[in-house]
Amino acid sequence: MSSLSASPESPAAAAATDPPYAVRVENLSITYRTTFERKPTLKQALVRFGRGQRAVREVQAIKDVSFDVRTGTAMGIIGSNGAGKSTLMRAMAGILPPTSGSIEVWGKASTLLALGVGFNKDLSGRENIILGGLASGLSRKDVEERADDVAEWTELGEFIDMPMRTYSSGMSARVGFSVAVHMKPDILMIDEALSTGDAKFREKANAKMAELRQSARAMFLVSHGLGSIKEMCNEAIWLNKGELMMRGEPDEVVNAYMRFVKVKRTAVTDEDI
Ligand SMILES: Nc1ncnc2c1ncn2[C@@H]1O[C@H](COP(=O)(O)OP(=O)(O)OP(=O)(O)O)[C@@H](O)[C@H]1O
Repeated sequence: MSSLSASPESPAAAAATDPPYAVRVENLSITYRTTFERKPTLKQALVRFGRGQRAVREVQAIKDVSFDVRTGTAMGIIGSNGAGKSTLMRAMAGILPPTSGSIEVWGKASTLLALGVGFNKDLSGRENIILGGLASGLSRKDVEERADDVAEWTELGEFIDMPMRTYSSGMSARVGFSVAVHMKPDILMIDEALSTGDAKFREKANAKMAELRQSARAMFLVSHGLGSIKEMCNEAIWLNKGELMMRGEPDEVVNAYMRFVKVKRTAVTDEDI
């Protein structure tokens, strides 16, 4: 188990009692702090000889969210743009530290999300596969053994040895997805993988995910494709502006979210959806 904050339970205790959990998130809040140069008015610029003013913008992306995920769960995460879905995934993958609260993860999470977080675009797909494997904690020997299979699975042909900056976003997603699913993670995290690749690749990705659901301890799927959430997941959570609105059966949660979006669309503006 890896814990991203002070945790009451030690890994040894967790192993001894073999808890049925894959992930436990408690009172999690994440705030981004971005400093930027405020654009001065002409008068201010003249007074300060053109120097801008540093300003700080805080975005509370996750607000006091708690949930636990039992072993064997395929959890869909839904919500509007900016709801906090990717932030939550990054935090569970250990890429982002909690601002407050805690996350406990039993096992190894796949830290490469489908849209290629962590890729070096100047390196080829194959080189990124090797780096991705090492970053996931595999030994050099394991990575070398698996790299060719992972590369072949992408079906990118000779593109696999070209720099990734020459790839389309769908091609990058294939590499990210292939790495994520081949590194045998205990916790599989897929962010929007299904809406990227083309129809044929999507079918292959779906089959792979169904296979991995059997072996992984848990799976998380972030998608705007509500059909995929219903099809692939046995539970879902809905985030809205960083808050956990609902958790339950995918059908129920998707329907509640769709009702909410519809009401909002007529009552307020499209920006809130
Ligand atoms: N690196 C960052 N720095 C500052 N703010 C950020 C950063 N990443 C995300 N945010 C902000 O945090 C909030 C949540 O963003 P997040 O990407 O988690 O949402 P999302 O639900 O995944 O959205 P989408 O469906 O559009 O991918 C948004 O308000 C966003 O502007």
